[in-house]
Amino acid sequence: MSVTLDWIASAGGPLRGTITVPGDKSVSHRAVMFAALADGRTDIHGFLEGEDTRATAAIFTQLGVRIEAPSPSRRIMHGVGLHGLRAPGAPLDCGNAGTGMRLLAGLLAGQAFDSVLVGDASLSKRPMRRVVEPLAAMGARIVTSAAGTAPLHIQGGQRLHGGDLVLPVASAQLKSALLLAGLYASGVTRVREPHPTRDYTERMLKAFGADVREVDGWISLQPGAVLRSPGRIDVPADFSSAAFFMVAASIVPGSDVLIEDVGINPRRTGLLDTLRDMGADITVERRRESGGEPVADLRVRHAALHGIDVPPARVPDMIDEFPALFVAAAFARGTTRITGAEELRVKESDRIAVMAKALKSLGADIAERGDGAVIQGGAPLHGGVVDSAGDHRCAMSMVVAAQRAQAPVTIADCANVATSFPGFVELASGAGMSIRPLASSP
Ligand SMILES: O=C(O)C1=C[C@@H](OP(=O)(O)O)[C@@H](O)[C@H](O)C1
Ligand SMILES: C=C(OP(=O)(O)O)C(=O)O
Repeated sequence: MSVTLDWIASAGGPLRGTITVPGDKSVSHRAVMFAALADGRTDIHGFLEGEDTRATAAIFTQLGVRIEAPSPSRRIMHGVGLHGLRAPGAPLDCGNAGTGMRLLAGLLAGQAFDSVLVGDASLSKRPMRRVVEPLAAMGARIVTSAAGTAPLHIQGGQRLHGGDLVLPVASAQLKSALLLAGLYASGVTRVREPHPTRDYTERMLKAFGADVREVDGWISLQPGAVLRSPGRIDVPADFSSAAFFMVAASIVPGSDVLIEDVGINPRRTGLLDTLRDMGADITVERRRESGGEPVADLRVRHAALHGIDVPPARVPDMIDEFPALFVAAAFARGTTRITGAEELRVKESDRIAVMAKALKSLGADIAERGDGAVIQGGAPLHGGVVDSAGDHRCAMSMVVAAQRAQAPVTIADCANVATSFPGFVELASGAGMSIRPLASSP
């Protein structure tokens, strides 16, 4: 079913009070996957009730795993063990989720049965050869479309083997797919990435008892692991969802907001460093550990921002935060240069093109580059109509931009915000942003 949903957002704020954003998307996908493959019962708290992660859970139901949902954001998984999944009777629908599809490609490549992974229109355009080719080097058989995209036809019953795999792009999804396939491979699976990326798969594999190590830049998984449930997984609040409030509070005068229980894994917090380099007033309070992950409360107060050159080495640590950073840069004094971020062009949309077009149409001074953009901040933004291109992060970033615009901004095609951030409109307006749904039509 295709539903269009437009929002109207306008000058709002200041942002005030204490908020909690939903659970981490990356951790929620992985919690369901590893708990399904483990022996025993896993009680997941803080699960993201987003469309992406619910699609992953629904896939494991199709694969024969019993999943209880006793209350919102809670899942009780009855693991079936590494070899206990059942052949699905129909294609497995990952929805909008690149993470779901790429990780499942690795996991399903090791099964005894065939399967087919499909996705929505956006996911069906995203590159899958990057995961299929290294999996083929491990002995997997996966057929893509002629364009190298989904549907992915995965032929089961292959004898997978480990080996040394060097990834061409810094991608936690690729690394994770290979480690998941490695659970079914003979020999040691060793993965090397061009730059470290989020390490939730490695951490979770260890929590489930697998032997994963990092030595000299190689992440290695020993063969023959048996996954055992740790009993409970606590999912931290998603830093990427907190990012919209961090930028909004930074740019709207008078703001002072506390965002609670946010996951601050260092491979995720590049935007925190970047905003601070731009002069933002963000303090990290009550640092602690929860479920093996560092979490903290983030207090964000309005501050005058200035432009910077974003270090390209920081790109993987803030890969999903660039749409929000474009907005911060548009309101910062001086020039912000983004380089080394060509991966943004193959996300749910071409995020460089979509953000540059939208902000330019509101009056911002942005020059697009192949691998980023040059943004001259400080031009006042007027109102208008912008298109999120069905990309949740672009839609929410445009809402943030509207909080400092001189007239209302209509944002088209926002339904996909539910993939990662259910309840965004209510939470954002409760914190002081001005936003409301405009129309919904089938
Ligand atoms: O592994 C993950 O959970 C993710 C990895 C990143 O993608 P890439 O691996 O393509 O960089 C990120 O953009 C995505 O939102 C989630
Ligand atoms: C890129 C994203 O997710 P995925 O790759 O899982 O679709 C995202 O959430 O910004």
